[in-house]
Amino acid sequence: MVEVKLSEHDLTRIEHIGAHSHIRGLGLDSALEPRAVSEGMVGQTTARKAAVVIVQMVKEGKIAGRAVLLAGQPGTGKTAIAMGMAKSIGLETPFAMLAGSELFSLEMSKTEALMQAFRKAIGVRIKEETEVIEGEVVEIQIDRPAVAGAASKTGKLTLKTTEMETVYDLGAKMIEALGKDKVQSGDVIAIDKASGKITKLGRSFSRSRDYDAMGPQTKFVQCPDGELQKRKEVVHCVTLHEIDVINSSCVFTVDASVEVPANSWSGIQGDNLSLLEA
Ligand SMILES: Nc1ncnc2c1ncn2[C@@H]1O[C@H](COP(=O)(O)OP(=O)(O)OP(=O)(O)O)[C@@H](O)[C@H]1O
Repeated sequence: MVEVKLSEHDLTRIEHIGAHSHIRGLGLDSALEPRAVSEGMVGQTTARKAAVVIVQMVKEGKIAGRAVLLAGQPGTGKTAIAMGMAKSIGLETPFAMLAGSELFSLEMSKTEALMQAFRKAIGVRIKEETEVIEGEVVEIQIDRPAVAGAASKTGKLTLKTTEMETVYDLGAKMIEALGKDKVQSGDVIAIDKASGKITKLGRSFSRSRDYDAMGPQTKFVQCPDGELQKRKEVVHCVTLHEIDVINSSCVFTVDASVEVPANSWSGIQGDNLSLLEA
């Protein structure tokens, strides 16, 4: 039997899929006029036209701290339009849904539930400078354990840029992460040195003729140049609620040996922090 554990983060995602998964925006043309059918939206042109006025005000920072009330009969598309607005502001815009009935059935005070919903709907961008290893995968070699069933696997990962090529030793966790992300030779990847997180940047242009057919999502990128290791600015988008969850499930200790750039995550926390699992 396979046991699947879902974190709170996964559950939020599942909430987003479902009744409104077809909504990808407000379905407007370049002159901000609503198209009859676009981005999952059908009809409701007057309401969508009104919604885009709010979206423009949000983008110009003219409606900060205010709220908009959409009124209408049940099932007429208020939530759909709100989601369309969130998507057209930016794909990373957090969107939180809360039904009135849910509020009464929750095992927490209504004030807390409302506060949580608001904090789920407020996102912050955290800029962080991290050390990454970025290159095109030349080869992934995984050693078979000598004894059948032995748990720990080892292997080697060869990465290259246009100027250099290096072989890295792989531990069991990295092998698992590479397998999970289906990383294969020809992929251009970035590995965060601190967390070991792998990001697939795309497939190298030099390997564009490997297959006759590609999926529509296949993105081609140039093989990186220069050093394999570089400092990069990465931007994480998290909601205030996610920060609350991290703060409540972890113990932070001050560690003088950890050097963290001023504009990093710890900038928000105010100190140089290292994270210990509770
Ligand atoms: N203009 C539209 N185009 C495409 N789908 C829509 C549109 N309007 C509503 N829908 C879909 O119809 C369903 C019902 O709409 P929605 O839940 O947004 O209504 P609502 O007004 O928020 O309802 P309630 O008042 O009960 O919360 C959803 O699946 C929504 O995605």
